[in-house]
Amino acid sequence: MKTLIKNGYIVTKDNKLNQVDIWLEDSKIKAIGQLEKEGIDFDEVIDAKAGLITPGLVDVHVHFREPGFEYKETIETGSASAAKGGFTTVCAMPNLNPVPDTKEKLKDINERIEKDSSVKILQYAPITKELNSEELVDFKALKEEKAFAFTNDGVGVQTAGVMYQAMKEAANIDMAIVAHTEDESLLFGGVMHKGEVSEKLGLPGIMSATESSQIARDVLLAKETGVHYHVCHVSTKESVEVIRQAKKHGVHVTCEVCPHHLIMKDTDITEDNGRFKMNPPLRASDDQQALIDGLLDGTIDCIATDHAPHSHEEKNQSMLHSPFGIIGSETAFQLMYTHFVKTGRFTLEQVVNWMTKVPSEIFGLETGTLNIGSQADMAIFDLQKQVEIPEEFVSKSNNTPFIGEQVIGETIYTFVDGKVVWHRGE
Ligand SMILES: NC(=O)N[C@@H](CC(=O)O)C(=O)O
Ligand SMILES: [Zn+2]
Ligand SMILES: [Zn+2]
Repeated sequence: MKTLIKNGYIVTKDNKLNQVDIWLEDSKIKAIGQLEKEGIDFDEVIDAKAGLITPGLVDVHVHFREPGFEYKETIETGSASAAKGGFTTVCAMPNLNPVPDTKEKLKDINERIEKDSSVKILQYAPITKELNSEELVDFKALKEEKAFAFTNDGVGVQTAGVMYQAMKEAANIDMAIVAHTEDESLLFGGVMHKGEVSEKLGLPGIMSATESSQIARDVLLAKETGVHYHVCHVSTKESVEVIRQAKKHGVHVTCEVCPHHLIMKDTDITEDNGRFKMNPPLRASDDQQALIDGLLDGTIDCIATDHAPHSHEEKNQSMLHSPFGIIGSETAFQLMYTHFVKTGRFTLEQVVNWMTKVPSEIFGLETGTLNIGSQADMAIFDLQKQVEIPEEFVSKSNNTPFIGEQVIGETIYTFVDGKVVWHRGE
């Protein structure tokens, strides 16, 4: 089957927009250029409507809740939500029930993925059994069952000794340790960033050191073990500085930042409502600036959503009782485009790279670029039309503080292996 995508634009290395057509054949990209006028006989022609064609977005941090919490999300709805956002490869966290801490349990998830997913899902395995910082999993066995990397996301690894052993095991088999960094002994029941706003709302605060002190511990252990250590959802200026220094000292450390931490800060929390509650919390404006600077100077490698669906009942209550987490797959690109590209703070090329090429490179994935001969994983975005973030999502959940915001950058098409997995209704 020969498909022509005509009338699209790609962003070049020097941030220019180039009009191109793309020829897809047998799930791969066959050619990129001025193809429409060549008189080739295509089976199908798709009009990109002068939209931006990017490599399929890559998200190394999502929660799809299956098995165990299917009322929040499933592999089917989570992958459809990712497809709507332009994502073609997503890496799913293991805070599930049961936790995929054995080969059998991981195999069960991989079979569900095979059956139900519309995008490529790479499943993480946990670092410890039941995510409880005690007994390590069998790293080799889980690697054999296609674990993407090892992480206890949702909780930090609480003891240095366990983290050290885990890093040694992972380094031995050339796999990454991906860390949600949170020292629970420094949590003191906090539900939002500790500062003036938490005081005003009378809510217990989470200090920045709860996150950054564990990163400091871990980069030293990563140096000791030589492991690839990736930090999830970096949120504080101290974390950025620790990672910057670690990189200078040759530690193999990479990290991600979430759109919500780049866009919002604790002063945007106008009331005690669970929709503003996520882990790590929205921080102060100097933290936000440090995250932006960190991306620009390469300390922060990539953007990931931490798509964390929860039900309306769970989120529609005080921050004291609501679970942590907001969804992100369907809004990530348009929020980044609207807040940073339209305002001239990041170039389009930077944002696209941080959501495609860089996450692929740091984890050695063969995705994230539009190359002739590579699998046709792509997205097309409408950069002209302004839309309002709706209350209804393709995701089962709608827990995001961005509902009602006007954004630009709607997904027109998403392709996985040359097949349309999302198409905007006209
Ligand atoms: N980010 C969150 O606030 N919540 C995540 C867990 C996590 O990413 O730490 C979840 O699983 O709901
Ligand atoms: Zn986390
Ligand atoms: Zn997470």
